[in-house]
Amino acid sequence: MRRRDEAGTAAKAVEARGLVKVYEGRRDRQVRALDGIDVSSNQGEYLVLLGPSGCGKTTLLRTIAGLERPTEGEVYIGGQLVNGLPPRIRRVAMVLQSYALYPHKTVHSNIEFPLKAENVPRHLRERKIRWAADLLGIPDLLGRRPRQLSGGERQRVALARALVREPAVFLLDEPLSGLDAKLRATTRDELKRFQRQIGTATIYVTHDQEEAMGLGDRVAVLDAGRLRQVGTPRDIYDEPADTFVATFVGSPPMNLVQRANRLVGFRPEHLLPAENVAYDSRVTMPLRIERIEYLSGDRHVYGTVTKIGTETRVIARLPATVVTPLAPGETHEFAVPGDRLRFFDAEYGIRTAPVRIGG
Ligand SMILES: Nc1ncnc2c1ncn2[C@@H]1O[C@H](COP(=O)(O)OP(=O)(O)OP(=O)(O)O)[C@@H](O)[C@H]1O
Repeated sequence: MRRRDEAGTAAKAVEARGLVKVYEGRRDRQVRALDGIDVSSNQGEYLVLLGPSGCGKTTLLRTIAGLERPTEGEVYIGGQLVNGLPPRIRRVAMVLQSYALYPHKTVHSNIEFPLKAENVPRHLRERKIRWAADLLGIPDLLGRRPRQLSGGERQRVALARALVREPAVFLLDEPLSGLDAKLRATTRDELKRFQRQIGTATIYVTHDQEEAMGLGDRVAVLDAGRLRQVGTPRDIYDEPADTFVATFVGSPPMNLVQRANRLVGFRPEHLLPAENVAYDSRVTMPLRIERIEYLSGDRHVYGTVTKIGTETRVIARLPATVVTPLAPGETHEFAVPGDRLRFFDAEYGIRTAPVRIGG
């Protein structure tokens, strides 16, 4: 292994530089799954890779793990170049969508398996299994087989099996996707606490933006093999780098209205009846109301805005504290606080400097 010289700075847990991965498809059709990715994760950090299906998340994780060979670019783990090194000596532990536990082995034997493969002596194996089982709250399950476990318990066993190898990095590929909504929420919380406790750098793949925003110290948004933005959940939400990020993150997504060569963006929760927005900073626009939905106490108002740009369908999300009476068919004056407007280049979708809009 070659250690990269980087005077004065602590080595990143993982660093990908200029990663390109081209899959050779049938009839010479190539898929450029990774198209020049530069991303790094810090020691102890929870980095989430977020993007739509097929954007290259799994390929990136597999390339870091050493399960795929990059077409171009380098992977460093703990500051060491690992290109060409097999997965088992990269000190990464990957937990997949399907937990892939051995069905005929007990939980104990499942967790023990990687230690046996590395010829760890028996007394040390036992100590590590105990430690991991205690940490994940599964010491009572050691005698069971996978089919006697719930989805959440299986997931913890898979984590315990990854943990006993004491990896430098955890790579988790949609580990919660097999769980129902309620269990996902509690397991998500457990995962985060567990990661804080052991302090191991974790890279977590998901296409679920809520999961990404809830779990990530930082979120890396991918689209079509490219990295669109890396930042804290707050940055990603409040300061999206382009229209892809602006509309992929947030539900309902950011509204975008074309005005000359710009797109003016504003989040649904910032578009409110004008009387609820401080007078001196607001940009007003008439909203022709088409439909109103009541969701968890909020009102989602669907309609069309005019005046600030091209006539566009938008969504406003009104909290229960906004009591203005509204009805479909009416046109009402709405407004957005001026500092909540975001501007993008209409052709390329890239964020631009603010433009003054009267109103
Ligand atoms: N072994 C392979 N051979 C050819 N093409 C592949 C191979 N693996 C992945 N791809 C293609 O590469 C692209 C990226 O796939 P990848 O699995 O990394 O996406 P993803 O973001 O993880 O998607 P998902 O969320 O659906 O799992 C897709 O277009 C996919 O069809």
